[in-house]
Amino acid sequence: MSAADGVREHYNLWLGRRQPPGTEDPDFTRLADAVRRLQDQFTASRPPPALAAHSADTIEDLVAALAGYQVGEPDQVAGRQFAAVGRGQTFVPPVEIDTFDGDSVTARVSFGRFYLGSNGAVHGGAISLLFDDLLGQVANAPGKPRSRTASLSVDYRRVIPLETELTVTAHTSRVEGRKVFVSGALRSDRHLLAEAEGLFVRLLADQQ
Ligand SMILES: CCCCCCCCCCCCCC(=O)SCCNC(=O)CCNC(=O)[C@H](O)C(C)(C)COP(=O)(O)OP(=O)(O)OC[C@H]1O[C@@H](n2cnc3c(N)ncnc32)[C@H](O)[C@@H]1OP(=O)(O)O
Repeated sequence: MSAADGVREHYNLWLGRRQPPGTEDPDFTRLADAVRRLQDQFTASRPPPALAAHSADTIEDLVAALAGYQVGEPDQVAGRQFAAVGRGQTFVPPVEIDTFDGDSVTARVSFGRFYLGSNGAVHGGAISLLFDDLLGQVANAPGKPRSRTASLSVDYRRVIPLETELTVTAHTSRVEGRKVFVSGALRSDRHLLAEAEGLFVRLLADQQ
C-alpha cells in the first residue's frame, strides 16, 4: 500500500489512530487554530464599519492566496492532523481525548462563541455534530469495518453552556449484524446535559 493509500485508508478517521507518516503539518494546524479563533472573535464582535471593511479586505486577500493551493480530498490536510486537538479543522468543536479502549471513549470539549445558538445556549445542531463525529469515530475504531451514520437521536436535557469544559463519552452498546449502536453523553461537572443514540451501518463492499 502506498503512503497515499495509507492516508486514504484513514480518511478522517482519527480516534485510536496515529498520524500517517509524512502528513504532519504544524503550520497548517496553527492556521486552523487561528481560523477557529477568528470564528469565535468574529461571532462575538461588533466592529466599527471601517474595521469591518478592513477585516473583509484582509480575509478576501487570504482567500485569494489560498485559492492557488486547492487540492482534492485525497491530499487534504484539514481534519487529518490527528496529534492535534482540533485536528487542523474548524468545523467540529475541538475534542480532547482522555481515554479510549477501542469501544469507549471519554473526552473533554468546550464550545466557543462560534457555536452559540441563543440566550447563552450552545446551538443544538452543534451538539448533534459533536455526537455524530465522536460516535462515528467509535463505530469506525481501528480494526472495525467502515460504517456510516444511518440514524442519530439526541436528547437535550439541559441548556448547554458556552466556554465551559464539559465531558463527553461514547461507547458501543451493541452490534447486530451490520448495525452498530453507539451511545453518547455530554455532562458538566454537575449535570447530564445531553444524550445520544447513534445507529451506524457497516458498509457493503460497493458502498466503501
Ligand atoms: C468509506 C467509509 C468511510 C467512513 C466515514 C468515516 C468518516 C468519519 C467521520 C465521523 C463519523 C461521521 C459519520 C457520518 O456522518 S457519515 C455521513 C452521514 N451518513 C450518510 O451519509 C449515510 C447515508 N445512508 C446510507 O448510505 C445508507 O442508508 C446506509 C449505508 C446507512 C444503509 O443502507 P444499506 O442499503 O446498506 O442498508 P439497509 O437500508 O439495508 O439497512 C441495513 C439495516 O440498517 C437498518 N437501518 C438503516 N437505516 C436506518 C435508520 N435510519 N433507522 C433505523 N434503522 C435503519 C435497516 O432497517 C436494516 O436493518 P435490518 O433490516 O437488517 O435489521
